[in-house]
Amino acid sequence: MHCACYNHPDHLPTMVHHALEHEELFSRRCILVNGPVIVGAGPSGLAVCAGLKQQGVPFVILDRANCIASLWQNKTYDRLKLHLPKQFCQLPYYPFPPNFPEYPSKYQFIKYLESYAKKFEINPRFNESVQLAKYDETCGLWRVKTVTGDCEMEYICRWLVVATGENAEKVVPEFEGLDEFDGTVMHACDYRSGEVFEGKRVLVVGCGNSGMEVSLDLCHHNAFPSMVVRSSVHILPREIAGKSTFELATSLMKWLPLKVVDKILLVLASYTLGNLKNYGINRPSKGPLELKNIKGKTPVLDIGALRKIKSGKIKIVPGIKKFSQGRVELVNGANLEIDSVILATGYRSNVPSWLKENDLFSKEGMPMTPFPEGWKGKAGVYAVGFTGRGLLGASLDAIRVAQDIGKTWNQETKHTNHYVTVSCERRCNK
Ligand SMILES: Cc1cc2nc3c(=O)[nH]c(=O)nc-3n(C[C@H](O)[C@H](O)[C@H](O)COP(=O)(O)OP(=O)(O)OC[C@H]3O[C@@H](n4cnc5c(N)ncnc54)[C@H](O)[C@@H]3O)c2cc1C
Ligand SMILES: NC(=O)C1=CN([C@@H]2O[C@H](COP(=O)(O)OP(=O)(O)OC[C@H]3O[C@@H](n4cnc5c(N)ncnc54)[C@H](OP(=O)(O)O)[C@@H]3O)[C@@H](O)[C@H]2O)C=CC1
Ligand SMILES: O=C(O)C(=O)Cc1c[nH]c2ccccc12
Repeated sequence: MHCACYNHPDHLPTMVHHALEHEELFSRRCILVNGPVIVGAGPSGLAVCAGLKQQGVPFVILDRANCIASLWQNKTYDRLKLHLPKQFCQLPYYPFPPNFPEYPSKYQFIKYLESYAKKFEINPRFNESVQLAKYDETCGLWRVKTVTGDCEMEYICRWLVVATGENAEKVVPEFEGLDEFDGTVMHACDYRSGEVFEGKRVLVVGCGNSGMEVSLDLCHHNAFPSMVVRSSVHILPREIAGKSTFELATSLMKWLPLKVVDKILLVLASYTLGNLKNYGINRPSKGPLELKNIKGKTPVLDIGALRKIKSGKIKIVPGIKKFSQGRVELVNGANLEIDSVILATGYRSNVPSWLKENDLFSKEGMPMTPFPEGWKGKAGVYAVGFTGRGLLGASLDAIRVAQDIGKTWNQETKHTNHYVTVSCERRCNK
C-alpha cells in the first residue's frame, strides 16, 4: 500500500515508524502530517488555518463537502443575511471589505470566506469525511480515518483540531403519522425560497431563527404559513433605537451581571414589541442570555416575522399530536389542512460519531467545560466553534488554538532546522 508523508520531519520519533509498520494501518492510504489536522473547512476551520499560516505551521484541512463553508453554501435559504452586525462576524486577521453593509447577505459572506481562503492560501482536501479519530497512546499521535470516494485514508498527526460545528447534522424529530402525510416534507436546511410554495398552506415546525425566517419568506411568496410554537421563545428586536441589540447586550455585559442585562433587554423588548402573549407566544422563565448560556437556545432576533404574526399572515399554532393525509392534528385538538411541512427543528454536533475517547467533548458533542475554557483538551486535541456564540466565539477560539499550536511547533523547530518541509512519498512494507 501507499504511504505519503506530508512534510515529514527528519526527527519524528522512531515510535512513529514502528506504528507505521503495523497491521491494519496499511489497508488504507496513510499520510503522516507534520502539524495539525483540522476537521471542517467552515469559518472556524479557516480561521485556525489563517492563524497557523501566519506562524509558518503546516497543516492539513479536511471537509466532507465539496467546498468551503458548506453550511452557508449548501444548507441555507436564499434570503439569509447575517444576524449580528458585521463587526461581530468577521474572521481574525482579515476584515470585511469596507463597502459591506451592516448585515451582509449570505452571498457576501461566502465571497468573503472564499477570499479569506485564497489570501491565506488555504486549500482544503474536499469530499473527505472523517469517520474516526483516535489518540494512539503507543506513539503519542492522533489517527484520523477518512473516506473519500471509494478510498479510505488515514492521517497521523500530533494535533487534532475539531471544527465541524454546532450545526453539523439536522435534527429531524419523529412524528406520528408523518409517513402517511402526502405533501412535501423538508428540513429548513433544504429550504431555499418560498417560490415553490406560492398559494400553499405550509406548517413550519419550530420557532427559532430558522422557523421565523422561513415563515417570513413564505409570506413574501404568498404562501400561508402556520408556525408551531410548542413551548416558549424569546423574541428580541434586531435593533433598539437604531442600535444593534446584540451590541447593546455585549456593552452592558461589561458592566452588569448577566441577569441584570437580561432584565434590561426584556423591558426594552416588551416596550418595542409589545406583549406577545396575545399572539400565542410565551417567553421562557429564564432570560434570553441566560438561556443561551445554559441551554444553547438562541433568542430570535426579529427581522420582520413578528409584524406578519401580528397581522395574522403567520399563524401561531401549538405542538403537534399527529399527522395524517393532508392534515395535522395539534395538541389542543385542532385540525389543520396543510400542503407541506418544513421542519425548522434545529441542528446538532456530530463529534460523538467520530471522535473517540477524549476528555474535551460531552456525549452531546459539545465541550464539557463552558466558554471561554472549552477549546483545549489533553493530548493535542482542540475544539473551535463550539461556544454557542456564533462567529465571534469561533474567532476567539481560533486565535487561541492557532497560538497554542504555533507556540509548541515553533519552540520545537528552534532547536533544529530539520523541521523544514520534506514531502516524501514512499512504499510501505505491507
Ligand atoms: C442558518 C444559520 C445562520 C447563521 N447565522 C449566523 C450569524 O449571522 N452570525 C453568527 O455569528 N452565527 C451564525 N450562525 C451560526 C453558525 O454556526 C456560524 O455562523 C458558523 O457557520 C460556524 O462555523 P463553523 O466552521 O464552526 O461550522 P460550519 O460552518 O458548520 O462548518 C463545519 C464544516 O465541517 C464539515 N464537517 C462536518 N462534519 C465533518 C466530518 N465528519 N468530516 C469532515 N468534515 C466535516 C462541514 O461540511 C462544514 O463545512 C448561523 C447558523 C445557521 C444554521
Ligand atoms: N440570520 C441568521 O443569523 C440565522 C441564524 N440561525 C441560527 O442557526 C442556529 C439554529 O437555529 P434553528 O434552526 O432555528 O434551530 P433552534 O435549535 O434554534 O430551534 C429549533 C426549534 O424547533 C423546535 N422543535 C424541535 N423539536 C420540535 C418538535 N418535536 N415539535 C415542535 N417543535 C420542535 C424547538 O422548540 P423548543 O424550543 O420547544 O425545543 C425550536 O423552536 C441558531 O443558532 C440560530 O440563531 C438560524 C437562522 C437564521
Ligand atoms: O448563533 C447564532 O445563530 C447567531 O445568530 C449569533 C449569536 C450568538 N450569540 C447570540 C446571542 C443572541 C443572538 C444571536 C447570537
